[in-house]
Amino acid sequence: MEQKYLQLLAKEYPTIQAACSEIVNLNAIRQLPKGTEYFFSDLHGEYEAFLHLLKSASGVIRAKIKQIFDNTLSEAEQNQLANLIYEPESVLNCVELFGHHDSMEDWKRLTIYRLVLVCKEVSSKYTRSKVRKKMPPAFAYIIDELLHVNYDDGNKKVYYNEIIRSIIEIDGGDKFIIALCKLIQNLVVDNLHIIGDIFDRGPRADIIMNALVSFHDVDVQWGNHDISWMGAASGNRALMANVVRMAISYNNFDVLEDGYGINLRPLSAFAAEVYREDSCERFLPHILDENEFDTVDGDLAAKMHKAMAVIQFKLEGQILERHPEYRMADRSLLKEVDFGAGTVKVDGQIYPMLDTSFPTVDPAGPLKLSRGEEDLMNAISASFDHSEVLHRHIKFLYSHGGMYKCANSNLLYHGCIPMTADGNFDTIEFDGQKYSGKGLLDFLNGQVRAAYFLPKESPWWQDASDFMWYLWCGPKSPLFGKSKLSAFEHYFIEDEAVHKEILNPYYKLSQSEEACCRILEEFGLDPEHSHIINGHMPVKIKDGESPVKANGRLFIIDGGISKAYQSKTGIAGYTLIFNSHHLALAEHKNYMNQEQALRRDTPEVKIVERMRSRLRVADTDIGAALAAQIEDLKALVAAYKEGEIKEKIE
Ligand SMILES: O=P(O)(O)OC[C@H]1O[C@](O)(COP(=O)(O)O)[C@@H](O)[C@@H]1O
Ligand SMILES: [Mn+2]
Repeated sequence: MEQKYLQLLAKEYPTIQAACSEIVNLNAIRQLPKGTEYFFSDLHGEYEAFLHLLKSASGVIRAKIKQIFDNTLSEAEQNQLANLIYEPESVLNCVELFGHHDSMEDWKRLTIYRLVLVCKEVSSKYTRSKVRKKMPPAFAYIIDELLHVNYDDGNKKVYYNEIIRSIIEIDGGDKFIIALCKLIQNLVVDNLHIIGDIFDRGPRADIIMNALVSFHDVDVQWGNHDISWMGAASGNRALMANVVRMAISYNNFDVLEDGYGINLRPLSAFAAEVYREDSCERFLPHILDENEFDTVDGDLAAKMHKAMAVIQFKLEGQILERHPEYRMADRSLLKEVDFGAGTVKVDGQIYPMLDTSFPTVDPAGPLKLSRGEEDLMNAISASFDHSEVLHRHIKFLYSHGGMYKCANSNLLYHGCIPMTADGNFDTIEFDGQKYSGKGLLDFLNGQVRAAYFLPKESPWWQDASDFMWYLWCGPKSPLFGKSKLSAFEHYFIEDEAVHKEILNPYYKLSQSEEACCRILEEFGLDPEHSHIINGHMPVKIKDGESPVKANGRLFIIDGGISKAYQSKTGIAGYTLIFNSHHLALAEHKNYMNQEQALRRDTPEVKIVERMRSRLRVADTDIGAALAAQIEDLKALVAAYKEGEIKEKIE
């Protein structure tokens, strides 16, 4: 086996010389400082805020500019340079329109010079070859030259001035400026981790997904909302109803129609007809964002919302009939409604209902879809099936995602590791086999993949697809972590006590360092130097809550990028930044207008842990992989020397 492997390796490194220079190269890379990782969670469709955080590296680019130019540029000039880096195309357009044309060339020359300085700073910790690979090929040679120039060397000065002059002469220099800005953006964020919940509540998750798909290095830990979309795309109709219902409830028509091409015409026709006498006032959407392309009036939206909710409750009831093993029969609430009395029984208690109009429900068989509902779901299901963009995004979530990830001594997952009140890992049983802790998450990874990739004719597909719904809202789902999802209660019952969703014991237990250490060990990480990073629970800063828990072992970074949650948290989200020096939390402020938006670039940055010495690539997962490659190459050199493998000298 080893001989075979070495033979293969010999194809890439045909001589001792070639293998040895790669060893030198890999050793050198291991000595470089570790790249900077960025962690975000709970983006919830807020594409404007997220794209800005990504382009500005959550304030890090602005901070670098300050560091380089504080003595030479005014605050306003520093802001302008930062804005140019974030939005080069639109800033250049404004400059062309409003700038003084006779001084334009000077402005561009100066700008290129400043951008090169920023680029030098942000590329300093990478190898020349890594930086070069990130450059657009057309400009790679020139940028490389400019980055490595000593501007005090008089001999070269003329040469470099000439390069810049001719760049500007050829096409005005715009393309070059744009290339430099994008390179800076790209270099500042080495990897991106998204700890779940890209979808729902905010306007355009599809735009966020497009940005992630084209990002150079990103992984996603699935959140309950992502799973719900993945399940919908896999063909689960209850989840299709769920995502459509949630989108309508936040007035997010654009993501459905313009983003994913889900045709809502059958739904609007159905709802307008079936609920024409019903004001559906419990179903008026929250309006946080206006739709650009598809504006639907509030009354009709409420009818569509209710139509979808009723279908969802029926389809969920059907899943529960198929799966007594979920032990959620009490969640089939349509079956608990007394349609004559207008009441519903929840947890053994009878409550009056706030809305008793159910024109499509047959009290004798409340879970059965009416003929119209059946036709409607056929149409919606065809839209989900046929959406090319949706499937591109979902496949990306599969290829770049998972239930959890261990990355450089951090354990990332969205919700929780299900636990029992006495502090043990809770178990879920499948086919007589019990799973808990890491084993459970590994097993679920396979189930999630089965739901999408098994053909629908497979005898296992239905169960796998139903299980996606369990992961969305089941009491032992690591993505959900709550006793129940009380959407039904919110719509129909006034008494708030029955709305309460009880958190999995994990959330209390994980406040203690001891429990976090146990979880880290379960996942094979050294508890002394590792952290857990979660999303899912909005951290209510304004009530004095902290995102740093368990003596610094656990970070919960759902700070409310989602507008719907900013009034709860009091801020507009967190970015966790892990560079070679420290782990830091950038706390973003709410911004309501353009002027305030500028302040997004100066988040409050709190260093939460300083590294004892500067971390190098050698200290990371990639460093470990490089060390293994070095060992392999050494074995190859030995095989060459001992004549086991012959060098191929041309
Ligand atoms: O506030 P909304 O959007 O109506 O949704 C409330 C529901 O969302 C949930 O919080 C789940 O969403 P999160 O994963 O974003 O917390 C449920 O627990 C809750 O019932
Ligand atoms: Mn969540």
